[in-house]
Amino acid sequence: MHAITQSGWIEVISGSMFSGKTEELLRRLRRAEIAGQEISVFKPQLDDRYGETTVGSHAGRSWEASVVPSEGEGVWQIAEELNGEDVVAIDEANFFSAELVDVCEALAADGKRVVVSGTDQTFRAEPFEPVPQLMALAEYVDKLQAICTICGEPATRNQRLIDGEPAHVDDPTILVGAEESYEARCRNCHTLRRD
Ligand SMILES: Nc1ncnc2c1ncn2[C@@H]1O[C@H](COP(=O)(O)OP(=O)(O)O)[C@@H](O)[C@H]1O
Ligand SMILES: Cc1cn([C@H]2C[C@H](O)[C@@H](COP(=O)(O)O)O2)c(=O)[nH]c1=O
Ligand SMILES: [Zn+2]
Repeated sequence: MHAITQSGWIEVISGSMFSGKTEELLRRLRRAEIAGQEISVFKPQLDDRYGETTVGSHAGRSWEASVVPSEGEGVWQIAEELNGEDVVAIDEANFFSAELVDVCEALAADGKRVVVSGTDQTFRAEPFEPVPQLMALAEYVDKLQAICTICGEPATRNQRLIDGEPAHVDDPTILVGAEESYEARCRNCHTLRRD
């Protein structure tokens, strides 16, 4: 996928929830493993859906990961924990603070292949930093679509549902969850409460 060069690079896998970001990340890691490359996988402390130390997809596949702080200087733990690995994978990038951008840039400058996965929009359909910033800086970006749960068209948005009703625009940005709180929706079917 990448010409052999001295430098590393950043790959971002983004899109709505349920679009297959984690499955795609795990597919790339399996291929890197077959190629005999050393891999380190990281996830933020905030995301506790699949147990402490695994990156898991909605379809049930998983990979062992190190759990690192999601904010401030603690994010540099990703770089500090490395021991000569070729490939660094980071899942749920949307839960990290802006420091993740500097960490990914430093790793790529140090010759690493950095594979980052995270949703690019909040439930308000606004940019979910730092993912959009990483998409701008990356060498490779894949934006995946799920299937809209209402109309069956490609879904680019994250519908948050609280007790089955659309979330309010003023609700907090962070709410860890899956099917119980979120649906994949297209632009036309995505809604927000504003009353
Ligand atoms: N609305 C949907 N559209 C597409 N896939 C869905 C949907 N709801 C559940 N899935 C399941 O989710 C899987 C993708 O899971 P995952 O890789 O964890 O997605 P992401 O990391 O993007 O949230 C699909 O292969 C499918 O089995
Ligand atoms: C839209 C949105 C999502 N989240 C949370 C919900 C999940 O825990 C993750 C996304 O997981 P996935 O692997 O992409 O399925 O992010 C949030 O906290 N706030 C939001 O607005
Ligand atoms: Zn739709």
